[in-house]
Amino acid sequence: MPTPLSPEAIRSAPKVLLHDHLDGGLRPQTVIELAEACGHQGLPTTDPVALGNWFRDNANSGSLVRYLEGFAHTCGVMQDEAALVRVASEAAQDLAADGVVYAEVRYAPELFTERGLTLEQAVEAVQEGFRQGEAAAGNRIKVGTLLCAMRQNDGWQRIADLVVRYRDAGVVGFDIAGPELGFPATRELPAFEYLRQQNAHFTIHAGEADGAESIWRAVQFCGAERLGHGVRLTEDIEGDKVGHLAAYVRDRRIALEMCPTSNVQTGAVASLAEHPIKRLDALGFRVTVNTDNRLMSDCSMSGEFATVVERFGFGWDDLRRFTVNAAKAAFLPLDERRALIRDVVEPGYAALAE
Ligand SMILES: O=c1[nH]cnc2c1ncn2[C@@H]1O[C@H](CO)[C@@H](O)[C@H]1O
Ligand SMILES: [Zn+2]
Repeated sequence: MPTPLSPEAIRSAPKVLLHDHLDGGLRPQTVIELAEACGHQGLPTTDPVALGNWFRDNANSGSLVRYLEGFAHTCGVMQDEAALVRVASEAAQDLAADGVVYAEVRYAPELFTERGLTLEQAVEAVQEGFRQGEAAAGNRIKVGTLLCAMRQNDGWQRIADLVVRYRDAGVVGFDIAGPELGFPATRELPAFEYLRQQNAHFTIHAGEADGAESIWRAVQFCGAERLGHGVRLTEDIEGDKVGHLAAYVRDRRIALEMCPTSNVQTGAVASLAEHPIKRLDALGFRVTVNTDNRLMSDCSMSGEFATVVERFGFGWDDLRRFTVNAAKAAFLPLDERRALIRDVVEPGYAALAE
């Protein structure tokens, strides 16, 4: 008899998370304590429950640009090494407690330099925090880091340089984040050419606040190996007729890092019911399920799984497939991806589904 798909059973299942923002996943209580310690002004409230609700309501705007405004308060308290170590350590522990066995957590180092930290100090503090959190966590977890450049800012090459410099210290790849519309990924194409020449990995947020053309730029000009969200790839699909771009994405096994709750909040999809995850999965795309911002979306990895189970009727076999998809698309060496699937993911789901 399969184990019922209860929230506790989903939490116990081994999960792989590819798209989670460090500055979008703080505990509300931590935001309050760090704001107090560093003198960050303007938090809307100092009650943790009310603050959590404020972040969620603010993010529920239907617009990516409005959604991103809440990050002023999280980045505002992440401006010294002690704060970065704490936030990273808590993120690793919270993900482990939720049954995430491997996570790639991303952030933009340039957002942590307002009070004098260098980019290198920011990266090293976050790495220290992840190592501490992995060691302190009750369950086994491994955290890899993705460094983001911000689409609206210049200087992507500096961040690409950091990815290469810290590749043997746990930084596994690069991304661009921030407002998509009006800031094409091709704006600083040489950064991506450099990363490819360095044999480095990258994903790109695309197809969230802009359409298929943005995905086309990310894939065919920049060379993205995965797509953050990618929901608007559906503009290139009619029924089961898959256009040339979508066919390329599917044929090359370019993973779609879908974030159901966030995608509704930012207006990338009109409603959960209209989210294309089930359709794209059925068409054979490499679909994965992710959190994006656990604070702003008031969500967790097991909660996102429960949400799509409830909405679309997915079962254990589907959750296993999403997890294997994520493990295959992880920016880890092949032997580690194989071991993760063979030793952790497959036995975990087999025990739940039998
Ligand atoms: O869904 C998203 N789309 C685009 N950018 C995002 C999203 N979520 C967060 N960020 C942006 O990424 C930065 C680095 O972590 C965050 O500060 C936020 O501005
Ligand atoms: Zn994101």
